[in-house]
Amino acid sequence: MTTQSKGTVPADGAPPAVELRDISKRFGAVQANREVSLSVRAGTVHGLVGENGAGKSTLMAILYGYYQADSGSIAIAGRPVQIKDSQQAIELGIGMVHQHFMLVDTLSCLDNVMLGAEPAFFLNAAKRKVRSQLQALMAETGLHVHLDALVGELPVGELQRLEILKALYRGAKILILDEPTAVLTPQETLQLFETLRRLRERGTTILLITHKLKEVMALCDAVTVMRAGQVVQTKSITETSPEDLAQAMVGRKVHLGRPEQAAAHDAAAPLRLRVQGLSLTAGQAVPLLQDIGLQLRAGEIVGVAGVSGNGQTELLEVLSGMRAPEAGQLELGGRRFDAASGPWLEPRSARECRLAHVPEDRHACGMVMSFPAWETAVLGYQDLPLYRSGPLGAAMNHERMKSEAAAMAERFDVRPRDMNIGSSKFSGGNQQKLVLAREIGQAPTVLLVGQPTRGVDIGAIEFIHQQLRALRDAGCAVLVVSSELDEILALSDRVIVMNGGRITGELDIAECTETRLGLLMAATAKEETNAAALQQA
Ligand SMILES: Nc1ncnc2c1ncn2[C@@H]1O[C@H](COP(=O)(O)OP(=O)(O)OP(=O)(O)O)[C@@H](O)[C@H]1O
Repeated sequence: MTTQSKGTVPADGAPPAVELRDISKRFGAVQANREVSLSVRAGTVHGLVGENGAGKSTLMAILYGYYQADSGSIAIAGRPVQIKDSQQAIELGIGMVHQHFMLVDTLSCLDNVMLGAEPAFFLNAAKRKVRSQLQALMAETGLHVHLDALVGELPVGELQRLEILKALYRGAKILILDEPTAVLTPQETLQLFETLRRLRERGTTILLITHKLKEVMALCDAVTVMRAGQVVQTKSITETSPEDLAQAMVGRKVHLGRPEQAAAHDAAAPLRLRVQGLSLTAGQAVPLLQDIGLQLRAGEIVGVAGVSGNGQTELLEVLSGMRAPEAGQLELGGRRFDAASGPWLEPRSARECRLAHVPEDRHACGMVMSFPAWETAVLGYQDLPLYRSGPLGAAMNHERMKSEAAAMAERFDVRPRDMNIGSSKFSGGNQQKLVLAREIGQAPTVLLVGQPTRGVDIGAIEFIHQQLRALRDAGCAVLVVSSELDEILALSDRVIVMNGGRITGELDIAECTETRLGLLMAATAKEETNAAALQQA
């Protein structure tokens, strides 16, 4: 297969499963897609990569009938079609699994599949029929879900399997997945890949939007790179490499590893944050946090490694004042908080202590989607003198807020720059840059960051890592929680590992290898065995 300048892969006789030709789409001043052509062979996995805001989601939303293209044409299996809405897309055998699931929490998995697809979904006979069809589909594809469980009680990996199952049940032969691994643990990711390979074997065509180039190399047959709304290249996977893709996406070489010049570690640097005996049970049978002790010093980045769901989220919540523990003491910014004897830290007092927090879930906790971007850019900091005006600072200074937001957008390359646009209209990566810009902006002495680069493109990952290092070099203590081991290794000066709500190990970066971290991440009852293995690793 040869390199294509446009988005076409040579035909092998059969018509392509999907053929998009010269698709253009504009939102106001933003040209989201510009004469995009893309051809996807049936029964293959086709990757779609590109910087945040490159136009990938828009293109797939057009294929799924969610948006109408301003111009251009679509053919499915060689037949020209008009896709006016997602119902029509489903009828054409197109299914889409969004980044944010479209499920009803209070219904069972079975009811969620039937909702909207089966007119008689409330009848027992219909339920029996659908259940047996789903069971057959699960056996065939390996997509196991608990059909009677309530959606609200299931982990994200299972919800994603349910979404795929739902699409297949409705007859999807073409499956669009928008950043499916962004919310998955490494184990769930492996499981998903197994499933996708099985689906490809049974002839399903898969379109995969992702920022993770390793995943593209592991799974895809071909990959298209988009930049600024246009297709830059489409190549067979055997003709490309992560470096080639990175360069095509960003238009320059990208360095993602650890800088060769590591920061000098100063064990005597001032202490910025100390916690001891931190425990959180919150009525659960198994404690969420158990006797956590941790210190953060000025000028260091401490990485928290671990399989998601082992207390990292709760640790950030407790340290940022979003949640009070049942036991523990915290020293921060010259103040002391004791869970047993007084009120715990609150987000407002955390900011007074110059602790900033970039939450893991930016949609739920980092921004208000219905607010314009300039409001998101000051959220939580609106009471700073900087943002007040009038006698005793009684009024909010909107002009100042807008000009600061514009400066943040410029500094963090948030695209588009127009901060009057609604926060929800920005692509995921640009939303993340905006939240980071806000939190870093007030020169914190402690920064807590959850999943700093989730959903962020590689150019922006490089930029965000540089920003976090610069903050560290300016004397800030940074705590980074990330489910990406590569990220932990690239950023941290010291790594702590969490498992089952406890800290199971701590390593200086010089002692860190993936094997050692992996052993500590698995360390529970077998700690002694693991400790012995660790000596040899
Ligand atoms: N409904 C909308 N209204 C206005 N602008 C929009 C809308 N949807 C997308 N955009 C803009 O169109 C451009 C392309 O966005 P799109 O979400 O397609 O990018 P993407 O490549 O999927 O990005 P990411 O990787 O961050 O998800 C961006 O500049 C975005 O802000």
